[in-house]
Amino acid sequence: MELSLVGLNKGGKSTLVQVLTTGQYQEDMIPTVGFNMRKMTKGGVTIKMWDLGGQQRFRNLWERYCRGVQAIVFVVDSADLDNLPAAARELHGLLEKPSLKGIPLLVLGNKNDLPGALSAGQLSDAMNLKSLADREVAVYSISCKRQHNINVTLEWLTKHAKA
Ligand SMILES: Nc1nc2c(ncn2[C@@H]2O[C@H](COP(=O)(O)OP(=O)(O)OP(=O)(O)O)[C@@H](O)[C@H]2O)c(=O)[nH]1
Ligand SMILES: [Mg+2]
Repeated sequence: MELSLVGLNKGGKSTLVQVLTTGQYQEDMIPTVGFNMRKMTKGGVTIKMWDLGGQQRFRNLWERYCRGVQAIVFVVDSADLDNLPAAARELHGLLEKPSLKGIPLLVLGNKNDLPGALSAGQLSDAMNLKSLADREVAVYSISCKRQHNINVTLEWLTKHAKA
C-alpha cells in the first residue's frame, strides 16, 4: 500500500510518520525539503508513506505524489486557526485534480493537546469537508505529542491497505 501525507508546513506530518514508525514522539523535527519516503509494516501489510514538504515551494509536488496512492492523509494543525483557511484552500485545490478522483481522504486535526484546538466536527465544518463528494472522507482529532488517536489512525490506514 502507498499513501501520501500532505498539508501545510508545521502541521506535523513528519512527526506523525516518526510516531507511526518508531512509537516515539520527537520534538526537534526539521522541515521536510521536497519529500521523504518511509516504510512501515503493520499486521502483515507494508505501507509506503510519502511524507511531503508543506512549505509553499513544495506544494506543487503534492499532486504527483498523490497519484495512484490508496489514501491521501491531510495533516492540519487544529490549533492554528489563522492558517485554517489556507489549509482548506490547499486541500480543496488538490482534490479538484482529475488525477486524484475518488482516492479516500483522511484528515487529521493534529496538536489537540494545545489550547483552543478544534474538534473533528469543528474542523470538518471549518474546512468545508462535507462539500467533498465522490470519495470517502474521515476526520480524526489527534495528538502526536500525547499519542492520542494514533491507534484509530493506524486502523484506518491498515483497513484501506487491505481494500
Ligand atoms: N503541541 C504539539 N506539537 C506538535 C505535535 N505534532 C507535531 N508538533 C510540532 O509541530 C512542529 C512541526 O512538525 P513537523 O512534523 O516538522 O511538521 P511537518 O508537517 O512535517 O512540516 P513540513 O515538513 O515543513 O511540511 C514541530 O515543532 C513538532 O514538534 C503535536 O501533536 N502537538
Ligand atoms: Mg515534514
